[in-house]
Amino acid sequence: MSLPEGYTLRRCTKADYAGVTSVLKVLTTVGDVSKDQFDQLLDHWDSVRIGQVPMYNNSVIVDTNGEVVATGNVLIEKKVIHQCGLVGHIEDIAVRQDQQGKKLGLILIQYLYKLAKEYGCYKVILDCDESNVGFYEKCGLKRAGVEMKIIFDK
Ligand SMILES: CC(=O)SCCNC(=O)CCNC(=O)[C@H](O)C(C)(C)COP(=O)(O)OP(=O)(O)OC[C@H]1O[C@@H](n2cnc3c(N)ncnc32)[C@H](O)[C@@H]1OP(=O)(O)O
Repeated sequence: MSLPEGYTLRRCTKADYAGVTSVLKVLTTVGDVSKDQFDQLLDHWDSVRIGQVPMYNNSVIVDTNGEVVATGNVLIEKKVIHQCGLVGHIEDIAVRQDQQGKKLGLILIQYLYKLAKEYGCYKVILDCDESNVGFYEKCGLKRAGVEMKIIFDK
């Protein structure tokens, strides 16, 4: 599976502010994130490492006009179990509405798997809505466990 001609897949940069904050709106509420806040977040993502491994790996697919059309992250966690093993958490996957159905989501997920493998993760996990189970099964994932949550009042 390859990207459409002229599209690229790379690590997110500060220049992706408008695109990333816009594309994520297909997923959930983004809020009024300023350019300064985004830049500080990128500095944080770029600085946190487990040895040589970047903990945050927010990635983007960019179209022929340089516009962000998809975004997603694999967050690397170092655990005690599995001999202090690394686990990848896939988070915040979003494909721009008019670009859905072109396999961009699948290509992005496969790229995040590749990163996680290269960084030495023994597995990758994620939480999703029931409506997305079919998509993640197409990406090779299998149902495991139950997602639970508690939301705290501000
Ligand atoms: C961990 C998380 O972040 S969960 C949140 C996921 N994100 C969202 O829900 C945001 C809104 N949705 C989206 O951004 C997109 O629709 C995504 C990410 C779910 C899918 O991305 P797309 O680029 O549209 O999917 P893509 O074209 O790669 O589809 C790959 C395969 O999955 C199938 N598929 C896509 N979405 C779904 C779905 N919701 N249910 C079942 N199958 C699906 C496609 O038909 C395709 O199957 P095929 O290979 O047999 O043709």
